[in-house]
Amino acid sequence: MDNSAGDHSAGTGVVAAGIRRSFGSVEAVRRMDFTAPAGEVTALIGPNGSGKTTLLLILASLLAPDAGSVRINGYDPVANPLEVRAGIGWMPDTLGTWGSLTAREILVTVAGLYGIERSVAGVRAAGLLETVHLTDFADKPARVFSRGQQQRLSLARALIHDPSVLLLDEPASGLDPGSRVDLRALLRRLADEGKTVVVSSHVLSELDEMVDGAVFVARGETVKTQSLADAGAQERWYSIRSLNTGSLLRQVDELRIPYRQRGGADRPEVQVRLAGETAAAQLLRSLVQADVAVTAFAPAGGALEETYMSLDADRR
Ligand SMILES: Nc1ncnc2c1ncn2[C@@H]1O[C@H](COP(=O)(O)OP(=O)(O)OP(=O)(O)O)[C@@H](O)[C@H]1O
Repeated sequence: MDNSAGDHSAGTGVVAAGIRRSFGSVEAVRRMDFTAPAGEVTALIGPNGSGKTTLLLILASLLAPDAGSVRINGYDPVANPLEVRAGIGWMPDTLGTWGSLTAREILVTVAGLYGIERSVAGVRAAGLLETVHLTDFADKPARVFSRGQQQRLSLARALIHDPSVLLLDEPASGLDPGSRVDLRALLRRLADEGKTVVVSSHVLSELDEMVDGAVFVARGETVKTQSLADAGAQERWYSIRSLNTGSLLRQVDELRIPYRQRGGADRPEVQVRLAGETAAAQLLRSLVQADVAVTAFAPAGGALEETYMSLDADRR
């Protein structure tokens, strides 16, 4: 098979294997494998300096790997950078832009670089400014934009040529809560339309509600790949509150379920370690049957956070 021949319409997503990249003596990416299927939102998660931005730059064809193979909708970014760039929307963690141009001018100019006709570009720019709630700022120069407004303009810029693959580096950073909710909904919609969405972030609780799968990296290596369906089934802490903590503790003890106590005297909380959602449902049923007055029962943290912390614990 000729791997250099790709097809944007097929939308086969992103596949990277055995990626390595050093900067002098710094091995930014030592061994990373990464897959993001079309029609899904895939998170790239890892601590500061773990190599996320370096990997995203490689996927975006902006940096060549020292070793390994990358396919974006079937195209190799090193051999076919033009085809790859035509199909990719790239949102860097900070927007480098022309401060004296207005938001609308920036979008129309970038559209021109992608060969989009001016009249079409104007319509697309207006639509995207509306999508990211910047219509009121459309004709203001980018240099007066706040960090969050810049992020939203950067997102609109990444979408101007209707790419089939979106690579977003920390897109929620600097966004206010309302804009974060909008971003989540937008990325979900784009994935549902069949696009491949890759998002790196530190805000794990937000990713939980948005992503279909996650790739965890640390020290330049892929350490785990997880689908959100797996995440729900994993062993994790659940937090329980009751009108009578004493009877809750007696019941948990009787069932021989490992637990720990959290919260202060005024808001006591019992956390139990459970094998997954089925075990959680069973425990809740037995507590109610035993007349324990349960007022709250939920996972103690997000599924991705749980995985992240367990990987972090393994490292120590
Ligand atoms: N151009 C460069 N020259 C030298 N070292 C670099 C360069 N780019 C990245 N690095 C180093 O490579 C490592 C990985 O950096 P990278 O920016 O990919 O991490 P990251 O996971 O995106 O981090 P963060 O979460 O802080 O954004 C870091 O140790 C960084 O200092």
